[in-house]
Amino acid sequence: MIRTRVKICGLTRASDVQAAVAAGADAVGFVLYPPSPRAVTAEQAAALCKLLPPFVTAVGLFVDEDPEVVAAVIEQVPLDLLQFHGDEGPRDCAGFGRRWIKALRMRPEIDLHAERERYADADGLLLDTFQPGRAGGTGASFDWDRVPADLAPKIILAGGLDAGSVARAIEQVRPYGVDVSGGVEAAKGVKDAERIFGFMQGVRDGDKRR
Ligand SMILES: O=C(O)c1ccccc1NCC(=O)[C@H](O)[C@H](O)COP(=O)(O)O
Repeated sequence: MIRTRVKICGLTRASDVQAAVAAGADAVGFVLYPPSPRAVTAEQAAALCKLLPPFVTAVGLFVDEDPEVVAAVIEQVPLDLLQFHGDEGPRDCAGFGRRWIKALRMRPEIDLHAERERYADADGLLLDTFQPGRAGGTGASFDWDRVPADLAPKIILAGGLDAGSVARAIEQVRPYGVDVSGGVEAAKGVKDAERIFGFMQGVRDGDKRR
């Protein structure tokens, strides 16, 4: 049976990292974008990374950040993967010698096949909801019918997922992975362990149907 991989994003607390690991998340995301209510500093992210066992991927998330800042964070935080969530071009993303994924916000006019070609060197493409003026973490979903079936194996599906919707999303899209932030929270940046475990159960239910 194919297992959909899971990233829990926007973690700010040690107890939430421990809950995500205990629930079986494959990756945890740290938002290094100060305007976000889920933002952590490099120091905080470094401390949270220390809680991760060897097979859980630490993802650092940036939005149109100054390359010198990204480089400084990489020096301080043992990130396994970089997630670029702004308008970064492929050369901006590849310039750090680390594995990286590109978030694509699902603008009405987006051409996903063209974007796949543009970001051909990405280790994954994360499809997220587009809301004008919002970089991400909207808590809203987009029309999953917009995800071309031939792209799905490289796609991490994000945007408004929660325990009640993730199984249906997996069954419909059959993505490589899913990503969630708001749908497992009690408040912005404060995850709820029960919702995390419920989300992971929803993923397992979806995998039975994909
Ligand atoms: O989570 C944020 O606050 C955020 C802010 C700015 C850029 C990106 C952000 N999050 C990136 C993620 O990968 C989220 O998990 C993704 O946008 C989905 O969020 P949600 O719809 O709340 O599940």
